[in-house]
Amino acid sequence: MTRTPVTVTVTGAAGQIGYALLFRIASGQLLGADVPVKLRLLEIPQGLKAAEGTAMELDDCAFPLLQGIDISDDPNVGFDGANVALLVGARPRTKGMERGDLLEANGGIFKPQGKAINDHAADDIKVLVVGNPANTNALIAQAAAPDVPAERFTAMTRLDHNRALSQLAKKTGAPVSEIKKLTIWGNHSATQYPDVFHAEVAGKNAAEVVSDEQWLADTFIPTVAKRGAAIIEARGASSAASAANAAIDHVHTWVNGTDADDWTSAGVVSDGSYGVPEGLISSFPVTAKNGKFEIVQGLDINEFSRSRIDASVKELEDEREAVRNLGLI
Ligand SMILES: NC(=O)C1=CN([C@@H]2O[C@H](COP(=O)(O)OP(=O)(O)OC[C@H]3O[C@@H](n4cnc5c(N)ncnc54)[C@H](O)[C@@H]3O)[C@@H](O)[C@H]2O)C=CC1
Ligand SMILES: O=C([O-])CC(=O)C(=O)O
Repeated sequence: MTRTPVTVTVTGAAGQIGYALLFRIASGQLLGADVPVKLRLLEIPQGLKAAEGTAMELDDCAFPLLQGIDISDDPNVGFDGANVALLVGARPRTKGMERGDLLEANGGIFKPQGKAINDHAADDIKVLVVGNPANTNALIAQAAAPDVPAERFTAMTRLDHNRALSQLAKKTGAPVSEIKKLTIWGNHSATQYPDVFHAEVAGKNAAEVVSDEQWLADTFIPTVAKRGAAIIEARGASSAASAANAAIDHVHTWVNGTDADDWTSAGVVSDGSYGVPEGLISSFPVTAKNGKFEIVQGLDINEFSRSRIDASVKELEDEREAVRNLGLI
């Protein structure tokens, strides 16, 4: 193997998503079956021992592509030379915590991590934020990394996208592979808007195939938007394998591109498209080419969609205002 290894940093490596993610990265599913990887696991001190255990298991898999594992609790070490950073570790909301407290606690994680990425990551660094609230955590990290192009910071809405694909496939009876051009707009939260108006089912307009606005409003949208809570209710723990799978999909698409007849969804820095204020990290329909996401332009937004996009974007603006008032950006 002659290719230079790609360094992938995973934060929250000892958590449940980390455990579902690391083995897939090491096996080549993140970047490709011919791309050697070096893993850097970043944890807090209490998580280091468990991360070491995971590293032992990674060793025991004898993955041919895995060229080394480093473990650290220091972001300056953990992001050193990173080409890809998956920011999974975050402070979960605990009892009695207000949204402002949650944003502040996560600011204490994502601001120093953004600075460490700014100072130590490789020039081609690509960042995916998974830890919630993902969009605003990504904004905090991005603001702390002025030397890194803003577009390299993204937030994960691919799980929402995949959930929407699956729900639409069930409703229409079409296989997932026949569904194209779905979009998740806005925040990775209950206000997100899964949009089928430009989607296609086996080449036909999805909204026309479904032809049931009530199902869209009362079943499809809430099922997708509240799926995370439904998984927690059923499993007693939040989505882990499906979240790891979506993180793999997001980065794989970013690096390897989208198909010519399709797009995907990702939280990316707004350039003002579709009335989303510039600088917010909001989910959009995106294509990927040559290692860059681009927002799909020129879609007609009907009234049904407009009010839902605006509501989710308003929530993102409120979050931005809150972290600005806390001095986090
Ligand atoms: N964007 C999305 O679609 C989804 C996001 N999530 C979010 O992903 C995050 C992780 O979820 P799980 O793995 O299930 O949680 P978990 O609690 O099992 O693991 C989190 C890990 O992060 C570590 N950690 C905390 N602070 C850290 C820091 N400053 N640096 C490095 N590591 C740190 C913890 O020690 C822990 O091992 C949560 O915020 C969750 O809400 C989960 C599912 C989907
Ligand atoms: O709600 C959570 O904590 C997990 C999450 O983001 C999801 O499953 O979409």
